[in-house]
Order: sequence, then structure tokens, then C-alpha cells
Amino acid sequence: MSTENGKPKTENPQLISSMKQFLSVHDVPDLSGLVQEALRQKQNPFGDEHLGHHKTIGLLFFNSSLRTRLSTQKAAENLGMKVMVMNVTADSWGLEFEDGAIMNGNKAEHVKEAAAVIGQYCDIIGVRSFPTLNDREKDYSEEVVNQFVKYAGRPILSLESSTRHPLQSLTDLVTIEEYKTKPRPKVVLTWAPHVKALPQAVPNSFAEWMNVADVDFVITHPEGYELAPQFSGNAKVTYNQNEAFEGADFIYAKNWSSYREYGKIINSDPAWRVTTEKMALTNDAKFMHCLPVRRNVVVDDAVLDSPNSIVIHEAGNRVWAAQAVIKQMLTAIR
Ligand SMILES: NCCC[C@H](NC(=O)CCC(=O)O)C(=O)O
Ligand SMILES: NC(=O)OP(=O)(O)O
Repeated sequence: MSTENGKPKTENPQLISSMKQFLSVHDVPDLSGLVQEALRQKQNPFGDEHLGHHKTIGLLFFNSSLRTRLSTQKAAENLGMKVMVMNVTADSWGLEFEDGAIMNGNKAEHVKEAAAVIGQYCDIIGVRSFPTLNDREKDYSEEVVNQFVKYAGRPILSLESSTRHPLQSLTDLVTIEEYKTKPRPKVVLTWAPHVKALPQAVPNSFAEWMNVADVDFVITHPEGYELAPQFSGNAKVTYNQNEAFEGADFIYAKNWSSYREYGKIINSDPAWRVTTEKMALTNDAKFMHCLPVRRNVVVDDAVLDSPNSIVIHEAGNRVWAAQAVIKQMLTAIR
């Protein structure tokens, strides 16, 4: 834990570091301090209501959302902010992101103007933008979010970008903190089958956060589903799902498409589904998933409906994670 004036930052809420943006774990100056802040917000949801007085957050969605949209709005309102939500793809003009584009197609407005204008109305801007899953270089350059950073002139909050979902990962860490029964629990990220090609953002981000948290972290997936090395880092990786499940305290299931054969489904073996039999190999593990989840494709009803499933509690924690992050962003612009 980092210190300020020789004291742990978590001892005094006033000493929690502010954040100018929240795009990844690298923006967090004090990880355990942020987790404790989320737990404090949960205990006292309206204690910082004054912080957001006369401040506006804009939440921009280029893709669908249930949890992120509602929990981030609630979090901002708990902090006294005004909230503007826009489903950009459906409700605004088609946006051009390419520099120097001759805009004679169907895109009516360049992000240079759109982001700058939104910056005139908002003090903090949240952006959700999924990857193309066609162009790896473009997706991993985080073109959309980075152009908002460049042109909005306001702090940017990731609501899930092409390669990361940091509000989800913070929530997951807070949830593990609440449920762990030992100082260093075994946390397993397991790939599971799916009918659609999905982004790597959730597993990338989860790995990035678990690699810096105090947990014994293991990733299991079929061959060819290796995450980008900058995200898997030093995590233990195994192709043997049963071996990974042995002694696990938390099972975090998620499908993702291949990074190597970019955006492709290269395995749909139902044997990777999370079942009661596999959960029996664990140390009575809690089952986690970011949601939405495809029942009986990713995980069996029997697991999702069991007392060991904490997915609803996990989704509830999205509010407190967002509240901790927005609080620290507000602190930075006061
Ligand atoms: N925000 C949480 C996950 C969002 C997205 N899931 C999805 O698109 C599921 C769609 C489906 O099941 O049809 C993902 O995996 O990144
Ligand atoms: N977990 C999550 O981000 O859910 P939504 O996609 O519904 O926001």
C-alpha cells in the first residue's frame, strides 16, 4: 500500500488520491485505498452528496448496457451530480474518427467537434465503445476512447472500451474482498463457450487487476485463446480446466474470442461450460460473472441458481465501485 506523510492512505478518507481519468488500473494511484473507498460508499451512500453539486456527468453509449448504464447513473446521482445519458449510435449523428477523412459518406460529424462540444456541457464524460473484432491494431489502440481523451478537454471515465472494463474489474475486486475467507484466495478466470464472438475487454481487465491484487491468480482456457501478453502478465495459465478449478475460492467465468486469430471463435466445446461437477472440484468456490450471461451455454442453471453464485451481489457492487471512482475524479477537478 502506498503512503502519504508516512501513513497508509486508507487510514483517512481525506488522503485518498484523486484521479484525472479512469481508463485502466494504471490510473489508480492506490488500489487498496480505492477498494476501501468503494466499501465506504456502500456503508454511507450519501455521505459525499455535496461533492457533485453543480457538476454534470455525460454517459455516452456506443453499445448496449444494463448494469453500467444504471449503476453509473445511480452512483453519480448519489454524489449529487446531474446526469446526461446518450445512446450515441441510435440518437446522435454518425461519428467519424479518422483524421483527415473526406466526410462525403454517411458520417455527419467528426469526433473532434462532437467530443469538444460534449466537453462544453459536461465536467466528466463516460464512454462505452466495444471493439470492431475485425481490426486488432485499431481496437488495441483504443481509437474511440483516446479521441475523447484528446478532444473533449474533460476527464474520461471508461464504461468498457475495446480492450478493458475497469469499472467491472474494480467491482470484482471489491466483491472478492467482501467474500474472501483467507488473506490470499485462489481466483480462477475460466474461458467458457459462447454462441457469439465477444470482446477480450472483460478478461483482459480482470487479469490486469488480479495481477496487481493480493490473490493467487490462475487463467484457464483452450489453446488459441491466450490473452494479449500485456494483460495476462505473470498469471499462471493452464489449458486444463479441472486442474485450475482444484482448490479455487472464486471461479470467474467469461467467454472471449481469440486474440491470436483475432475476433474468431476457434473452439465451442461445451465441455468448457461451468457445471456443478466442476464446481465440486473447488474449495466451495463462489461463482462470479460480469453479466449478461447465457444460461446453460456459459454456465449451468444449477450453478447460477446455487447459493455459491454471487453474480447479483457482484452487479449490485457496480454502484459502489462507480461511486468511489467518480468521487476521486470529482476531487481532481474541484
Ligand atoms: N459489459 C459486460 C459484457 C459485455 C459483452 N457481452 C456481450 O456482448 C454479450 C452479448 C450476448 O450474449 O449476446 C462482452 O463480453 O464484453
Ligand atoms: N457487466 C456489464 O458491464 O453489464 P452491462 O453490459 O449490462 O453494462
